[in-house]
Amino acid sequence: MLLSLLLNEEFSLATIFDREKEELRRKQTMKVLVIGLGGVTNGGKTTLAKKLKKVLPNCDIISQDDFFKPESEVETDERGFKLYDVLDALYMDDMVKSIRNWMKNPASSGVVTEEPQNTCDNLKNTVHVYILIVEGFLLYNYEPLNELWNRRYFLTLPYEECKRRRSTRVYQPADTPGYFDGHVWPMYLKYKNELEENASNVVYLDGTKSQEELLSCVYSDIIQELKKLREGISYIFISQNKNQATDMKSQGWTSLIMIEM
Ligand SMILES: Nc1ncnc2c1ncn2[C@@H]1O[C@H](COP(=O)(O)OP(=O)(O)O)[C@@H](O)[C@H]1O
Ligand SMILES: O=C(O)c1ccc[n+]([C@@H]2O[C@H](COP(=O)([O-])O)[C@@H](O)[C@H]2O)c1
Repeated sequence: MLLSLLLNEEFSLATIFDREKEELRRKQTMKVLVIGLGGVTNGGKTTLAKKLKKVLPNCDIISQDDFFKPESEVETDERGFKLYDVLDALYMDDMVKSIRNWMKNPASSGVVTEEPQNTCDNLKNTVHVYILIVEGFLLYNYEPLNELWNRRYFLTLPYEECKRRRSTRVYQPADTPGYFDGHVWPMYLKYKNELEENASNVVYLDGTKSQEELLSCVYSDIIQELKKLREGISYIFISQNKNQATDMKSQGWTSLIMIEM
């Protein structure tokens, strides 16, 4: 089969190598940064994510709120409270799939391609970095997600401020009397304790700070992450010609693959 493909003029070796080269180049020049923006209900996650999207290049948002199960599938406890603030109330597997799909093909998500950031002068080899912000109140207590984060933030609020903000918001279904104290806040404390015990590399943010201050702090931090990502990029050049390959190395390509034919 392979032999017949190779003998067929339309599938010449050159064509196959061209495709391989293009695919390799595409992978080499596309990087993704997955940012978790977790934290307490009404901590300002959605607000901050939307502001970041406006100022960061090639940025998309996935919201955990879009993965809540319908009311009929959410359990009710003996007090009559719908148990929305637990992992079981969410389609977490679907959320992981959405993130992984985005990671496989971020360029298809409709974001505009940024200006070339890292160009090897003679070859105009552009590195595209795509950023995904995942925002939600229960991000870090679900193991399959934990290997995906490049950076994690966690917004906190004191009890009084959280209760005040929550009381101004209408969910569907609306909070019933005693719901915040009886379910929402205790679940928040439980998951936050779990996180503090298990994870060290989380950046905690004080949600009572102004929106501008929070934006500026997280923005600068992400820019640092982008720099690190770009500095780690290497270049592979595939050639059949030794002299040409040596020349390419002197132009900044860090790896060479020689093909003998
Ligand atoms: N830094 C902030 N300071 C004061 N209020 C804020 C701040 N960020 C967001 N808010 C307000 O808090 C409420 C909840 O914000 P939202 O972004 O929807 O929170 P979350 O997505 O964490 O539930 C909204 O009324 C929003 O305007
Ligand atoms: O979106 C829903 O279907 C939904 C229905 C009922 C309640 N919620 C609440 O949504 C909260 C999490 O979202 P957020 O934006 O407040 O972080 C959580 O505390 C739930 O109690 C969400």
